[in-house]
Amino acid sequence: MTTPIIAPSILAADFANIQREVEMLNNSEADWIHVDIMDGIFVPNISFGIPVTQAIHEHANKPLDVHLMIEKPENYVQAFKKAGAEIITVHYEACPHLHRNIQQIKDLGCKAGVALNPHTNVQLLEDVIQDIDMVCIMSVNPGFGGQKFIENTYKKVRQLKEIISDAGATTLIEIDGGVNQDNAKDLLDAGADVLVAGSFVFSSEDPINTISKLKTV
Ligand SMILES: O=C(CO)[C@H](O)[C@H](O)COP(=O)(O)O
Ligand SMILES: [Co+2]
Repeated sequence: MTTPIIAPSILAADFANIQREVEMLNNSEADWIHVDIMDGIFVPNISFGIPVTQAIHEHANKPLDVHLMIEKPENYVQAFKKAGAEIITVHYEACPHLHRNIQQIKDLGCKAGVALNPHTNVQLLEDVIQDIDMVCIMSVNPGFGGQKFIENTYKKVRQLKEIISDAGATTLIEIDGGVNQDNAKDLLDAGADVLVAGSFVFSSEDPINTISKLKTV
């Protein structure tokens, strides 16, 4: 087990003080900042979009890991790259032409991720696993922060780890939703590389310390 990449989700931050929240993450052991984009169509909630991502980027000294929970992501990836995204993740369920979407993201010079809803089998990524930098396994149904972790995630992580190693690929496994101190170690033992944590970090009394604890769990 190697040291995990920790990506706090800004969705759970205080939006009225976004600069202060980003500066807090700059001063923490967070590796990336996870930016959740929701369109109200692919998921039943709207978060924020390109100008807010740009504002986060202007204050951040860490890579932005942009999670697009939107339909037709191909229409927006260029704008998110321009707004500062380094990693762009699209949903398998939103992409009938997934291979093309992945190439588009990579051609822009970004790392490409694919997210899977809780009901989507990891085997569906076998034919693109060599092409992607990261798989984001959703451990809640996308659309809201603060939901309960789905236990079936561990099985998916183990299955995906095997697919990645059989392919000789270096794809990272990210876990997104309901991550906390109680499930982090088991997720890393199962093969996860990146932990996204929103409410667990931002609703804690000392977010910097909470991030450090996740980093060394
Ligand atoms: O993509 C997401 C929701 O769709 C968020 O990244 C995720 O929910 C993280 O928040 P929390 O740690 O509060 O569950
Ligand atoms: Co997310």
